[in-house]
Amino acid sequence: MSQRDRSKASAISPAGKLPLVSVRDLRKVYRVRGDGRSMADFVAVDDVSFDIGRGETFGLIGESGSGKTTTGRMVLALEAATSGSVLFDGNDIAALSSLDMRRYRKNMQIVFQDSGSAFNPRRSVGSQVGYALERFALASKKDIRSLVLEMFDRVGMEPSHYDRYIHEFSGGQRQRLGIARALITDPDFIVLDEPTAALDVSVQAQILNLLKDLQAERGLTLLLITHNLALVEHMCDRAGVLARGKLVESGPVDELLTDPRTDITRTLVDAVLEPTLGLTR
Ligand SMILES: Nc1ncnc2c1ncn2[C@@H]1O[C@H](COP(=O)(O)OP(=O)(O)OP(=O)(O)O)[C@@H](O)[C@H]1O
Repeated sequence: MSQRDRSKASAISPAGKLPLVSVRDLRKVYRVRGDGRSMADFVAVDDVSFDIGRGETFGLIGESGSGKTTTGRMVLALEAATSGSVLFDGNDIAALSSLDMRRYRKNMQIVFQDSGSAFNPRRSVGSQVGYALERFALASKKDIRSLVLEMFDRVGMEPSHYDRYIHEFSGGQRQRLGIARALITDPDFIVLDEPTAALDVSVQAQILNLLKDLQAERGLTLLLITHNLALVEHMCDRAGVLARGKLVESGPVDELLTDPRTDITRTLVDAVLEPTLGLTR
């Protein structure tokens, strides 16, 4: 089996078990300005395939510009693929009716590197965490506050924080608020795009441990996008390595760490050999 075939085979679940998320030959081509004034095609994501089983955490790792975020955005239907498909629970998301797309949007969420920037600075954080309950008609107006406060409690925020504004919080608290907002619709699937990259090391560990606990409680399926293999080691069951848009290697995290098959993965492994986050597995 060639390196590419082996990578492809280990990224895909064993036959007979329906993954929650199935990415097949996903490709994104941008028209960019090339040499001189002419336009040229730039392949940002190049025929990427992987599966994420229910309750599993799949890591997508690679250097800056390797196509991680673009892949995540296509999985969330925030960006259209040039070709290939994303199946959620067996359904091609490109073929969903607008009603089913609404259900899909309720069922999948994203937590960004800087959750604070996704909050409106002029509205209370509590009302914004609860907004999706209103948008998807999941709770009556009178119940929203108490549901948000329950979620605040779960992510380690105080009731008195409800009426405050985003600039009043630290980086770690902003990530807790971002997580609260992502979880309020009780989704099955969350994309974590560098969720701790902007935090101090000790706060990183708290946020990652919170995410792990929430995953265990709720059976969440996670796609973790990061350039940091230490995070993948702590969080993920399997992972894929992206380089210049291609999935060059994938498999169980233990195997990637102990028996990397490409120089790209080896470089990522070497970068985390020194002790990092002080995390427990
Ligand atoms: N809208 C766009 N138009 C043209 N090129 C784009 C666009 N969006 C992304 N790219 C390019 O596609 C490539 C992949 O970008 P992407 O953001 O997916 O990488 P990444 O691995 O997430 O990087 P980082 O870790 O720095 O966020 C990059 O070369 C980027 O410049």
